[in-house]
Amino acid sequence: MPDFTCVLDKDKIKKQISRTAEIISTDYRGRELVLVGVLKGAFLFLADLARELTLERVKIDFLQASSYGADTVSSENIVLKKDIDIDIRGKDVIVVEDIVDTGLTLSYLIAHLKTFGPSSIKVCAMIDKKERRKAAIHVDYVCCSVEKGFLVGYGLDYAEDFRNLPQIYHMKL
Ligand SMILES: O=P(O)(O)OC[C@H]1O[C@H](OP(=O)(O)OP(=O)(O)O)[C@H](O)[C@@H]1O
Ligand code: HPA
Ligand SMILES: [Mg+2]
Repeated sequence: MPDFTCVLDKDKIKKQISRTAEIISTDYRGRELVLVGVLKGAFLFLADLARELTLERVKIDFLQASSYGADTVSSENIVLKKDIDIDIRGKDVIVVEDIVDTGLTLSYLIAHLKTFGPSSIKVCAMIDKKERRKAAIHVDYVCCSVEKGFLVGYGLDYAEDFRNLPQIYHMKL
């Protein structure tokens, strides 16, 4: 078992998600919102965030993008493995990510989603980690900022393991 140190416990995760959901609910009050989750990492975060929103009309879709594989550094080659199903033309979209690290995944995905003609695209991330940022990405809604390190748990994997952990850990490499 690798060496893990907890950086975000269950209470902190819950509290930060509630706070973020409240802000999003205020910002999108009276509007129809499409949440686009980025698989696989965002599956738990999107599920928890969506349930805290107090908006009447929320649509949910997913796409899947991969660039890390079994490594702890980005291959910088973003592969789109699944595209969205919902027509987002003229819609307000929030892309939901587990983590923004280099920013390369989001930079690719935002350019891709813009080709469908949404009326707005914003970004919501469970974790904003700027240490390795390579693409200038503005994260509109950040639940938690973590300075550095490779993280696992709450959707985040190392070689597909540890996504199911209910808390977020720093993994010693
Ligand atoms: O900002 P970046 O450096 O691009 O990193 C962020 C992306 O990397 C991870 O995906 P990954 O490629 O590991 O796929 P996964 O979600 O299936 O684990 C993570 O879930 C984000 O989508
Ligand atoms: O710190 C991380 N952990 C897991 N997956 C990731 N993808 C980008 N950064 C990370
Ligand atoms: Mg991964």
